[in-house]
Amino acid sequence: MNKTVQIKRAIGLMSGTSMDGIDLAMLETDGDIIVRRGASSFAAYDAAFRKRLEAALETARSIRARGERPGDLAELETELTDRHAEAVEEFLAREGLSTPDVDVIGFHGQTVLHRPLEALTVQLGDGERLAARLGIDVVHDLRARDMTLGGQGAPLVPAYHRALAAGLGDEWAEEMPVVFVNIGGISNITYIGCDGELRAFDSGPGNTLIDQWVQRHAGIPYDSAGAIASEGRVLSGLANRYLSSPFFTAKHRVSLDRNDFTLPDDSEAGLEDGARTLAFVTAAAIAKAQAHLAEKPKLWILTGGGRHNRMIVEDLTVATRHTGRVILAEEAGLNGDSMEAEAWAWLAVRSVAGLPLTYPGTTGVSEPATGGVLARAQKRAAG
Ligand SMILES: Nc1ncnc2c1ncn2[C@@H]1O[C@H](COP(=O)(O)OP(=O)(O)OP(=O)(O)O)[C@@H](O)[C@H]1O
Ligand SMILES: CC(=O)N[C@H]1[C@@H]2OC[C@@H](O2)[C@@H](O)[C@@H]1O[C@H](C)C(=O)O
Repeated sequence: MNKTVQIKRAIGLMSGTSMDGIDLAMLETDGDIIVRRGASSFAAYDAAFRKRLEAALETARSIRARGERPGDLAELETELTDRHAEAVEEFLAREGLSTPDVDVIGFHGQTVLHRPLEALTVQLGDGERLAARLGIDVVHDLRARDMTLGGQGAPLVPAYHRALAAGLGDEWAEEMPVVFVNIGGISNITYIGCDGELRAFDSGPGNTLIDQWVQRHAGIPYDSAGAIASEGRVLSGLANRYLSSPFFTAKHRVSLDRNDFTLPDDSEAGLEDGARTLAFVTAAAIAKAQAHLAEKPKLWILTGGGRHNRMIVEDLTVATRHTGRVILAEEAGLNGDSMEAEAWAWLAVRSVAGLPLTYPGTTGVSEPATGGVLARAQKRAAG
């Protein structure tokens, strides 16, 4: 008997470690095949809200159990949730859609603490509140179950990368093995081998150090296109200090907290040299990931905001030039800005279907594991 394939329309909401805003994307999927990638949007956080999120990282340090909300974290969680609700409402209005057009929302929330060694990960975001306000089912807390089964709780997007790679078409088959590199606040990579092997891990800092550096020294949120970095030079002593961190020398990779790498001292570099060196470190850290892969990738597909920093792209291109080529997601017909939000939509549909989100090769979980918590919407108005 044929199993009926149920195609769902989902919205994914991602507020990542850069804390720059909410990425939103729509997706139609049966939880396996990506039937259609839909519209996407971005709702930026204002500087004051971003500051509050940054302060929340400090407040969250005292958390010992996932449900604790010390200081103003409960209030912040409510506001963050309401901002997500507004982002969805604006998106639906813009697209001429209404709540019954959406089956489920995948809600990441904001990571404020991530300690894999203690199996502790905390995302601010109230799934019940979001579901009640929007009248749409919401899947949230997608990382926690993985950790109870021995996983790192991150990264979660890799299974979606594999689904994207499967849909790329035959002309890409010759370019396997392929690696997706997400350069967000933190960078993570997904390796898909010729035999379909899936291997993924956080590769190191992404933009978060560069962002903090240019914020501190120039009062701007990020180094647009890497323009400031392009005026500087790589300080090799400083770069080597980052690249000899125990994170890189350890046998097994662990998933990163935003605060695991910290800024250089002000005395160590000027604005341009600091931005240049940190961009180099981001690219070199990604290239270093190859030591943990079965084969050298032939194709590197860059996603996430860091692909707009041309110094990072140039440095990675140079570091991998003998064995592979580096392209932006768009060159493969993909969307590098909305990919994580798309992934959260896809993962939500999988969660509802009880399908695995994580694998031994992605988070180190003991066996393929589903996850997520379903917050049901109030029953929609009858009739
Ligand atoms: N035009 C640009 N030039 C240079 N850098 C940019 C540009 N646009 C965005 N970025 C960088 O990308 C970052 C946002 O990237 P992205 O949205 O992929 O991160 P995130 O999803 O918050 O992080 P993560 O993937 O770690 O959760 C910004 O903070 C900035 O550093
Ligand atoms: C704990 C947490 O929120 N980790 C994020 C972070 O940002 C990038 C990297 O570190 C990745 O491990 C993860 O996000 C992506 C979306 C993931 O889970 O695939």
